[in-house]
Amino acid sequence: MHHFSYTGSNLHCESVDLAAVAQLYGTPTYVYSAATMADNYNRIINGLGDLDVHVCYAVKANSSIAVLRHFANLGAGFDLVSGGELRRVLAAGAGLTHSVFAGVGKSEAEIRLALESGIRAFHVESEPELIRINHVAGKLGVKAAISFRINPDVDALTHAKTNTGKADNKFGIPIAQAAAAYAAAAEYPNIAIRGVQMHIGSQLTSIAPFVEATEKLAALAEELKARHDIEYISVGGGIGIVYQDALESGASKWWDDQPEATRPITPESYGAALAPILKPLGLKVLVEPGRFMVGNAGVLLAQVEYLKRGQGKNFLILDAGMNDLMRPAMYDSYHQVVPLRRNTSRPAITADIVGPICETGDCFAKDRDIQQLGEGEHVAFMSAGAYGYTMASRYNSRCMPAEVLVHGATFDLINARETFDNMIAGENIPAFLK
Ligand SMILES: Cc1ncc(COP(=O)(O)O)c(C=O)c1O
Ligand SMILES: N[C@@H](CCCC[NH3+])C(=O)O
Repeated sequence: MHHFSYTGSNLHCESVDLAAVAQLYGTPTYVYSAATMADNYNRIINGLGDLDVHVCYAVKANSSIAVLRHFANLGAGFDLVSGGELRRVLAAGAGLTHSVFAGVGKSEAEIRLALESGIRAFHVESEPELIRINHVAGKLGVKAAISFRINPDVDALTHAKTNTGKADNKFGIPIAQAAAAYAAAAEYPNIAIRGVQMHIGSQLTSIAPFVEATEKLAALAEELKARHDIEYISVGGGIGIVYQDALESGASKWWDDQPEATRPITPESYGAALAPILKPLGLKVLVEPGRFMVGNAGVLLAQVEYLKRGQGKNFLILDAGMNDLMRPAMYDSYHQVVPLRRNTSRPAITADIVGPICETGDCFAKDRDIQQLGEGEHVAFMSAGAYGYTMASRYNSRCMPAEVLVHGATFDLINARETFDNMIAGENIPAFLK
C-alpha cells in the first residue's frame, strides 16, 4: 500500500498537497513518503515472519541520508556496495553491526574503511578479492567476516540488464566451485566464514526463479554447515514492484488481475514460497530489498515548460530530464505520469513526454494519453523512489534535483537542489591554460 492519492482534484502524498511542495521547492524534486517506507519494511518482516530474519536495505536504491536514518530507526541494517554508501550510512547515525558489503570491485581503501567501521560481513565475489580482504585485515590486525556471493545460474526472468544470477553474469562464485572456494577461504588466517549469499536480479515479477535459486543455495548451505561456521543465509533483493498504473494499484486487487508472467511478487507470496525452504536450515536469514522498500514510496515532480505541437505529434516538454530519472532511457522502463491537479473537464492529448536534454533518448513516454497541460503546470512520475535520485547525473550541466520527505501532514527538505556555484566548485583551470 502506498500513500499517494487524489484528494479532490489535487495529488497528495500522505496528507501533503504535492502542489504545495512544488510551489515551495520548485522542480524537479523527488518526494518520498515516510509512511510507505515503514509499511514496506513491516511487510517484508511480516512476510518472512516465521524466520529469524534481518532486513539489509540495499542503499543503492535510495541513499538519502534521511531515508537511511528512517530505515535504521525501524531496525534495518544495510547492503552496501561502495565506500560512499558506507559513509552515508555512518552520516545517518547508524552502526554497521547488521550491514554487509557487496560488489565485484571492492578497492583496498573500501575494504579498510569497512573493517575499521565494524562491517558485519563482506559478500565476496572472487578469489582475488578474498586474497585482498585477507591482506587488508592482516595489516589492521583483525579478522574479516565473509560470505561468498554464490552465482546459482538461474534466469531471473527480468530485463537483460538486471539479471545477475546467470553463469555469464559478472557476479558471484559459480555454484559448482563454491565448496572449493569455502575450503580455500578456511585456510586464510585473517578470514572468518559467516554464511552464504546470492542476488539473482532486480524487478523480479515471477516467484519461480527465487524458489529455484533458494533451493540451490539452501542445499549448499546445508552441505557447508558440516565443515564451516555458517551463521546466515542471505537471499538478496529483487522483489518487483508495480509500475503500470501505479496510482490505482494501492490495493492488492491490481496484482490479482495481472497475468502470472507480469504479476509482481508480494512480500507475502515471497515469504510463503521461501520460508519452507529456509526454515529447516535453522540459520539466520538476511534479505536485501532495495526497490521494494522505496520504489512506490517516491515520486518525481516536474513542471511543464512547453506543449509543442509537432508534425502529427505532440511533445510535452518538462523541466525534468533523463539526467534526473534515467530508468526510461536506460531500460525503456514505464513510469506512470499524472497531473498534480486533475481536471476532468480538460481534453486528453496523446504526447511524447520528454525532457530538455539534447538526446533523442531523453523521452519518458511515447504516445502517452494524458490530460492536456500547459506551461507552469505540474506532473508527478509515479514509482520513482528507487533508482531515481541515486542514478541521476549532471548531464548537460544540470544541477542535481531536490529531495523532500513527507511525514503525515508535514514535509521536510532533506536535500536541497544543487546550485550552479556548488556544481562548479572544486574544478580549476590549470596554470598552462591561464
Ligand atoms: C547484492 C544486491 N543486493 C540487493 C540488491 C537490491 O535489489 P532490488 O532493488 O532489486 O531489491 C542489489 C541490486 O540489484 C544487489 O546487487
Ligand atoms: N538500477 C536498476 C536496477 C538495477 C539494480 C541494481 N543491481 C533500475 O533502475 O531498475
